[in-house]
Amino acid sequence: MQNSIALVVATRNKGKTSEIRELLKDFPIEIKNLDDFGPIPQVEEDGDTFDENAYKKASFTARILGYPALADDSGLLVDALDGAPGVYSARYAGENATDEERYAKILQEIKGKTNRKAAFECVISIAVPTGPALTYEARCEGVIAEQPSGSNGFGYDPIFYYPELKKTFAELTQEEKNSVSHRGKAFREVQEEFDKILIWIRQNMPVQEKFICSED
Ligand SMILES: O=c1[nH]c(=O)c2ncn([C@@H]3O[C@H](COP(=O)(O)OP(=O)(O)OP(=O)(O)O)[C@@H](O)[C@H]3O)c2[nH]1
Ligand SMILES: [Mg+2]
Repeated sequence: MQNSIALVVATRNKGKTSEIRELLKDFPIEIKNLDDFGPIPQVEEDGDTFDENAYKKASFTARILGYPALADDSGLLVDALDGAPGVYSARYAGENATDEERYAKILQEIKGKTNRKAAFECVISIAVPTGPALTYEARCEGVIAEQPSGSNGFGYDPIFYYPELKKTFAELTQEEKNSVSHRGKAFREVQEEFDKILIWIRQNMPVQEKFICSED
């Protein structure tokens, strides 16, 4: 039997975790969540870009846990709000606000505007404990709906209308969303390069024993 690599998915967002697990399900790796470990400090996401924050989350987690780690930093960019909420998407209506409060704020702010174009962006960083990382990014364009609709997904999905499927992201199944979303597109690139990524991880990991699990 071949040995497989363990990879920690460094996110505390349950909606993302579920999508990422689905997107990685056919990969020959053992996926670990942050919950598989004891409490670890939270990274401050104070970067100005998705790239910076994705790298911070992945490299911090890899360094603390000693495993290769994958992080996703993503967000919604609304044209009429000059690209807001962008990197502040998770805390746009305050640290403890609910998803409903966040998207209600957007709907309120763009009330009456004719340009309702928006996009989701996603940057994936795969890092090893010594610091180097690989980056993948993608974008998905849509428009902000007049009112929320649908109960699937997470975050701003109920107000993100995807014209090609004539539905909001929250009206799509997880499989449908992954087939067109920013996250799905970025993971498709990961998938295409997967053999190279595995070689890169093996070459860059300092202690081989810790992250290689034997399959039986
Ligand atoms: O409707 C949505 N559908 C999506 O597909 C999506 N992807 C990202 N987002 C929003 O952007 C924030 C990311 O911020 P973020 O990357 O810092 O993640 P997070 O703080 O939620 O978790 P973590 O991964 O940092 O632990 C999230 O909280 C959401 O508000 C999405 N909203
Ligand atoms: Mg975050």
